[in-house]
Amino acid sequence: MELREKYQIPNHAVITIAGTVGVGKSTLTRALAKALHFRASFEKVDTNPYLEKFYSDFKRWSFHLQIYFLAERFKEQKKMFEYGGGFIQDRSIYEDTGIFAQMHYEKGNMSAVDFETYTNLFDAMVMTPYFPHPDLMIYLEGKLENILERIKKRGRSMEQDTPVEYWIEMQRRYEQWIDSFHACPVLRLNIDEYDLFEHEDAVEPIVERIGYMLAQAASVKK
Ligand SMILES: Nc1ncnc2c1ncn2[C@@H]1O[C@H](COP(=O)(O)OP(=O)(O)O)[C@@H](O)[C@H]1O
Ligand SMILES: Nc1ncnc2c1ncn2[C@H]1C[C@H](O)[C@@H](COP(=O)(O)O)O1
Repeated sequence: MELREKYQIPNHAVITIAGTVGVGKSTLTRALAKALHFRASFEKVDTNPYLEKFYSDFKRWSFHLQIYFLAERFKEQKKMFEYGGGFIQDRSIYEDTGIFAQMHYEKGNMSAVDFETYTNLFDAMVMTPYFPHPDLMIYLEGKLENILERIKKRGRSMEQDTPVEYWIEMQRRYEQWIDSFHACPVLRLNIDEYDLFEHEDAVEPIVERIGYMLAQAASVKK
């Protein structure tokens, strides 16, 4: 029997995957999309015209990059709901503002005026009753040393050249942010508890937990 049927995952579900850089979002997105026969919505890193520039000069490019990411993610969001769901999304729109924009503003890389402009735009686009939230967020967490190892292994040069303090601070912010995130139900997964590389069937217990959480969320809504 197909995993989607076995664990009664609605075929219109939209599941977003959150977590710090390198934690394993894209890998899990691929595995879940394959297991559930869902479409995948990925962050496009290679074609992003600001990302490398941003890593070499945060102050100069923070605002541009945030506006770019906001537009890209909003388009993806729209696409997912136009298709009628059935998507796994690699990183949520909420992390752009709750983690990245906030962090770069507080570190002085974005001016107060630019941050306000960005926040106003985000609120006008996202925090409206018309904006459909995902059915579930999977939040990936793990030990810093494992995450740093993964960033290193992936080898994007702009990330290798970034001081380790940046990743430490980001992880700390993620831990605080997720505790107060309530826009949709959250399934927390520790990356030490599954290994999709060594065991392809490691995806099944994750699908089972997704099914359980979606059913719970549906019964609360009734
Ligand atoms: N379970 C795992 N075990 C070992 N390495 C992993 C695992 N999951 C992901 N990786 C590796 O870690 C790196 C970052 O993973 P990725 O999925 O790209 O993270 P993210 O999308 O969160 O930035 C990649 O090189 C990937 O192959
Ligand atoms: N909103 C963002 N601001 C700054 N940097 C961002 C934002 N969203 C993603 N990024 C960066 C972080 C990574 O270098 C790449 C891709 O993220 P990943 O977690 O590896 O999928 O983009």
